[in-house]
Amino acid sequence: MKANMNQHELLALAHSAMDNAYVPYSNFRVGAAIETESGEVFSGCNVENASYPEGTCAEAGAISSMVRAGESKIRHIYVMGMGDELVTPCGGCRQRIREFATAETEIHICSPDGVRKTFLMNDLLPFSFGPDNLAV
Ligand SMILES: O=c1ccn([C@H]2C[C@H](O)[C@@H](CO)O2)c(=O)[nH]1
Ligand SMILES: [Zn+2]
Repeated sequence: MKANMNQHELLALAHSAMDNAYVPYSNFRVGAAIETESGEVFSGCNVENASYPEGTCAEAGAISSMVRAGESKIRHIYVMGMGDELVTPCGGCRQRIREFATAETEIHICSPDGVRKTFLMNDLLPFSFGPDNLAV
């Protein structure tokens, strides 16, 4: 995927991912865009399923695309929802992001108008369990 986008372009990417979300059951569209430490960019959308628990979140799709490209350090992740409420990542996605986060990773919660609030990983998942805990 293209590298070195500015914030405006990253927001547009999250928006276009959100537009392609497959959400026949919730009708709740989410898009995510990741910029890695090396400047590569990836995106994902939520993909629901007739067997409801098999649906996947936008963040999971973007992370899968990032890992497929051989990248593993998230610098910024933009998560965009459509409504008035802030769409902060679900508990499962906080842990998914944590796997590829550093102390500097910024999680930007967005509406189609832009960034509404920015968190650090430790704000969303304090006292987290991560790869270092398995390094014995
Ligand atoms: O951060 C979030 C929160 C929810 N969803 C999706 C899951 C489901 O398809 C829909 C409603 O929960 O939104 C995401 O993709 N990311
Ligand atoms: Zn999630």
